[in-house]
Amino acid sequence: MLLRWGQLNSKRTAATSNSSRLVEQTDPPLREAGGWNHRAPLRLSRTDLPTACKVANRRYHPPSQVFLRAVPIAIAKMRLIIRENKQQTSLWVAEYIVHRINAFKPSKDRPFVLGLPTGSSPELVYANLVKFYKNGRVSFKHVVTFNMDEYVGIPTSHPQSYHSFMFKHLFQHVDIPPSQIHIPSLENYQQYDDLIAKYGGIELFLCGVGSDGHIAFNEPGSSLSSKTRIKTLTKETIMANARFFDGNIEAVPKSAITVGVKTVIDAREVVLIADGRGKAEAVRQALEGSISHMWTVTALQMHPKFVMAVDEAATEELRVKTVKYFKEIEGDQDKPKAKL
Ligand SMILES: N[C@@H]1[C@@H](O)[C@H](O)[C@@H](COP(=O)(O)O)O[C@@H]1O
Repeated sequence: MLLRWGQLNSKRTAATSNSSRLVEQTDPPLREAGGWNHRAPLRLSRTDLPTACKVANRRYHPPSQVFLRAVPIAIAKMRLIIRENKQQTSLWVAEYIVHRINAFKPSKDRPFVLGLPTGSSPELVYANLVKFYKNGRVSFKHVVTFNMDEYVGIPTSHPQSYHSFMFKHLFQHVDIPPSQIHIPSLENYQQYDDLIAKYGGIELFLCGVGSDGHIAFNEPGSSLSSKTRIKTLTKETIMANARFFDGNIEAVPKSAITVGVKTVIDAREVVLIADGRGKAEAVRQALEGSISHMWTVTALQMHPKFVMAVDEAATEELRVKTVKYFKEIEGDQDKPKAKL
């Protein structure tokens, strides 16, 4: 059921009156409200529901409890941030994450839930986050993380496991309590999406992208409504990742556990970082291509809050018109804070 939130004549309208909201009924299943804030799924009481149904011209079926999910559509937008090189792009993304965490004012009861990738794309972002933590600009004490993927077939202690990567580049240098770190594994992957939901969903999902347009390990052909599961890797991905295994294709695991495309889209914000000529076609597909499961990154076009941060080289396949348009939009916001 889709409703304009503003159409609902309810006290809650005042609480969310800053923007009109698209309200989607998600009943069944009935879900726990614990930890949700006003930007997350919203619970309507039984007394609200008949009005909601009337406005939506839908028949009212009294349930025991109904939850409505509110998405702020008035602020829906896609951003393309272009910086000269990888260093500057990574700095922008790290600044943005720090800004988002601090603006959220996370606490023990209301942590900031952050989705994280591995790969060469986010390495410098993590280096900057560590620097900002050491300078006292950000704390990860009330941040809960969910990594997007992990290889199957190598132990977590393997130097190329995503587990090792995350500790080496971020976790061991910051104040995040180990209990707040989540990395998919054979043991937890079937409950992974439920666990994310228990924390109220992911506030910001940072992503990289493969040169064939895959996000996490959602290889071409993956369902755009997929959730966390085991995937067989494509030859291209195995070859691309052989560089982390001394160029030995045989040493690269052939499958991985990955969050689904839907797991990523369900985050309240997605920030994608890409650099270099090798990502230019994926960036083009993400921005100018049609939504297709053959380029899973294109699913992000449907996201109400999607930011792509790329370097100049990664824009090489985009139309001049597209680059100009986004540069103009971002150029309007000259103040450093507004740029965030
Ligand atoms: N599963 C990872 C992705 O999460 C990552 O985005 C992609 C690109 O990696 P890189 O940033 O090293 O180019 O590679 C792997 O397949």
